Amino acid sequence: MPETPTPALLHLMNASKCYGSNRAAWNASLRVARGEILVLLGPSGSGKSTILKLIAGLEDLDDGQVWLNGQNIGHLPPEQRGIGMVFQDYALFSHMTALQNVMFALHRQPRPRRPKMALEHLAMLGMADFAQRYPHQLSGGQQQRVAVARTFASAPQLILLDEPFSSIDESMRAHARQEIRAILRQSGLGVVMVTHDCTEALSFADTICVMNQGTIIQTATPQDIYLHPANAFVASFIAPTNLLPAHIHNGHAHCILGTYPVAAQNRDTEQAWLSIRPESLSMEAASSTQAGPQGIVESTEFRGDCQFHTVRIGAQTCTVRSAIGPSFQPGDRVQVRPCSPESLVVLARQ
Ligand SMILES: Nc1ncnc2c1ncn2[C@@H]1O[C@H](COP(=O)(O)OP(=O)(O)OP(=O)(O)O)[C@@H](O)[C@H]1O
Repeated sequence: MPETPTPALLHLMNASKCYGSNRAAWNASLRVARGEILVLLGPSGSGKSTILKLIAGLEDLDDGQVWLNGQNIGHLPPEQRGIGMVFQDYALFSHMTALQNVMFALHRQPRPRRPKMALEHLAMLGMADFAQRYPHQLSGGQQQRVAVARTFASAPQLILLDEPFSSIDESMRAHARQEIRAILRQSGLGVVMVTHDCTEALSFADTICVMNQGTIIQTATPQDIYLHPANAFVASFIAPTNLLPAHIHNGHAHCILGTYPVAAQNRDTEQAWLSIRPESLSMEAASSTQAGPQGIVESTEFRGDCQFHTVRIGAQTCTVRSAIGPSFQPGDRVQVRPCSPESLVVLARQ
């Protein structure tokens, strides 16, 4: 029996796409509810844009299905799918004003109504005062808002965003992200966004799909991806982490930092990684009276709001993040320990 799609707004089922022998997307499934923002996150070449193109109809599926609002749309051309797309370069028509760009998306509306409707869409994005400007007379962030207004004007059920913040100055990016997120939220539409920027994904998404080599590795909330990564790739891709070889025995992990209790579901194994983030380690000057492994500070890095220390313990190194304060110097003897056992994540070692 074929799987019956549930009433998610978007349901991508077992989608695959190969270019020659290259599996750009492999057996990828995801769901997006109305009002949900899903972010596809992964390194360059992991298949994020391919997934977006398969949803939009800009590429044909080799295998799998795309359902939107309970309808199989896999065979429909892009313009009949009810999906709006905002590209990395915004793809505005350079010979048209902001207003004309938005009006272009209103071609199904009666001609006399189009200017007023277009202006309303621009106003929603705070761009009414810029209606008569051409794209080259607008900043990157302003062009992006016109592109989003134009996408809204096409009355889509789902919006796809391909690296929409990458052309915006770093100093403006966080602000632009917050604003566009609030507007997308208000719209109540489903959103799928592609990015390779982890901070962007963590702050923008309701749900993150982490991709690698054409495959979706983990789908979860930003908190879960960060705190409970599915494997060592996700753990280290989403944010810097220490991956320490460990073996698990009787509910305890044994590693270079010592022995710590771990959650009961972790079965005994000689072959595990212990993931622990730099901010979850604490460090103090070693004293001869303290038990436990000691290390030597190899290097320190000042980051303004914090500092990072690389510490060698036996044959391994780990990174410790600490608040600004008295700094350790290379060569100092220190003791490193996890701030709490909960901050240790046991991962399979393949
Ligand atoms: N039209 C194409 N022809 C051949 N190979 C392609 C084509 N489009 C993408 N690929 C290959 O498919 C794989 C996935 O590409 P895709 O653009 O989906 O990755 P991505 O995760 O979006 O990367 P980036 O973050 O760099 O944009 C890559 O190996 C890429 O080289």
